[in-house]
Amino acid sequence: MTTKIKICGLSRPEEVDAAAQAGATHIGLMHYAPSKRHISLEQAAALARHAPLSLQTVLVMVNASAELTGKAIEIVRPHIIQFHGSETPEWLRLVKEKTGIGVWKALGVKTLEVMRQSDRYIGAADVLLFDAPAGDQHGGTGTSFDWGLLAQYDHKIPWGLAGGLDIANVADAIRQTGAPLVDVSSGVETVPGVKDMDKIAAFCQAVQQYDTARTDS
Ligand SMILES: O=C(O)c1ccccc1NCC(=O)[C@H](O)[C@H](O)COP(=O)(O)O
Repeated sequence: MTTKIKICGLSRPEEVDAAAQAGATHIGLMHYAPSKRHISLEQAAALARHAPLSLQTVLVMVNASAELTGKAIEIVRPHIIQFHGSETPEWLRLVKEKTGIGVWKALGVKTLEVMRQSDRYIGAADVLLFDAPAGDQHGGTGTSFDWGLLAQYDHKIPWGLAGGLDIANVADAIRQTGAPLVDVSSGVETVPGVKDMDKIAAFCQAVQQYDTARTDS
């Protein structure tokens, strides 16, 4: 099985190129003013246009108004929108119905109960992204959570793993959880908001080497 890889919080064309060359499948573009990775809708649109066809573009927003969400989708034209706040299944269904684009929901995981409650997104989210609980920051904190909660869960929606992943732990994270998609931001940065091209390459290589070893065994 080939693990999908999302590199999140990109802000420069050379970061997009590095993600594509390394074999990432998705790039995340943050439009959320309090984030250190926030970029304008115009910057996000330029990066989305720059991205080769091999990359799916994911616009990340947090509790945005209907007006801003509509405007953002119109300007950026992403393949997918990732909601990273307290957006409801009803809201996701509405966005899907109105725009037809892919809709992901991120959830901060503290307990198995959060995993169980994630079932309310059945028929609403195309993918659930399980991330570390991040309080007011919502995401991109570089911290991980108890992966055992994912391994114990009978997933009913396609899903991905985020939160504190890096070059050293990503293979183990996939082994422990069986994640079909991994998402990284802090783990491939020099400082918050600035991606490191070598780290992007090494992260993707760590995932690909794990996939190859798993196939061969
Ligand atoms: O990255 C941010 O600054 C951010 C802020 C608010 C909401 C979401 C945010 N990031 C979304 C992502 O998908 C991150 O990749 C994910 O939270 C994992 O981040 P990290 O632990 O830094 O790898």
